[in-house]
Amino acid sequence: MLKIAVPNKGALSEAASTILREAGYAQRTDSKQLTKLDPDNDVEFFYLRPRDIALYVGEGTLDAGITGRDLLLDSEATATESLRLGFGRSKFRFAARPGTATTVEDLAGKRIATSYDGVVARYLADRGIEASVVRLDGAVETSIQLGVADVIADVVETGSTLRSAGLEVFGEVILESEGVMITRNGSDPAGLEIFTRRLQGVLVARTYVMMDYDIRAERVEEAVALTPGIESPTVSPLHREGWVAVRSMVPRARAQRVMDELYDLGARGILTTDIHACRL
Ligand SMILES: Nc1ncnc2c1ncn2[C@@H]1O[C@H](COP(=O)(O)OP(=O)(O)OP(=O)(O)O)[C@@H](O)[C@H]1O
Ligand SMILES: O=P(O)(O)OC[C@H]1O[C@H](OP(=O)(O)OP(=O)(O)O)[C@H](O)[C@@H]1O
Ligand SMILES: [Mg+2]
Repeated sequence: MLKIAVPNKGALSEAASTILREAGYAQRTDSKQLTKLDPDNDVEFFYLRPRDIALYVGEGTLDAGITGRDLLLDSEATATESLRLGFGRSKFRFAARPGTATTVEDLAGKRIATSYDGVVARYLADRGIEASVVRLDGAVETSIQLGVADVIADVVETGSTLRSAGLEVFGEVILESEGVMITRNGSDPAGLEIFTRRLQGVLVARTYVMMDYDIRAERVEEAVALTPGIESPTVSPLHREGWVAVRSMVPRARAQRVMDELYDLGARGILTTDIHACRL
């Protein structure tokens, strides 16, 4: 039985359960549930604090998990990022009141509040900057107003939390984070490959649409150049003389533009449909 860790709350929790559900796994129906058994797929899910997930996976207690890249790096657990999941994107950055600091060198001698003390300490050590790190559990933005810190290092998505605290980012982006699947270094438990392939299938299905169209045979090469697909487009004869039907996967973000260009080439009956799952 494969044992998988899933965030029980916070920014990654819902998106993690959604991708697992789309991959065909049973997920809890009540946010108070601590575990969920999926006997059909031989998997058990454990709903844990996102911060603790890398530890369980690194220790080998659980086979894999979904967490944030920033939390994985902060934990220094012996777990590896094995798949980027594309949700929960954020940047980890320094911020302060305007006028406090403009570059990372200005961090010298400052008090830096953060929930990610591992990431911050390593960042400072790599650059030989001496500063004190104040470890807080959350709501880090308020620490400056309360006089506990001069600078914060925290997760920024839209920036609205920083703005409402009157803070501005400075320096380079410390790290870019997103939800990731993690596994234990060097371990390959039975069933993990299928689990990974299912998640990859959902990611591809989310990124692509299926496009079908009819086009005159003499223009098919130009059309196929617009829709090369992943392997190769399928070209089938049509009953109508001199025409063919083409079927190909197209990146969702480009679909409307590709449809316009195909139409200009003379393609007709251009249809796009969602892909729900795939194995490439
Ligand atoms: N606003 C956000 N947008 C995107 N990702 C976020 C955001 N806030 C947090 N994250 C990401 O979510 C992960 C865990 O943070 P989250 O806030 O969910 O956990 P937590 O702080 O332990 O829980 P909670 O905030 O519920 O107490 C991290 O990987 C972080 O980068
Ligand atoms: O840039 P924004 O879109 O404003 O999002 C970033 C905020 O979201 C998270 O806070 P969360 O709600 O998880 O509270 P926490 O700090 O107590 O964890 C994070 O810690 C930031 O405070
Ligand atoms: Mg949080």
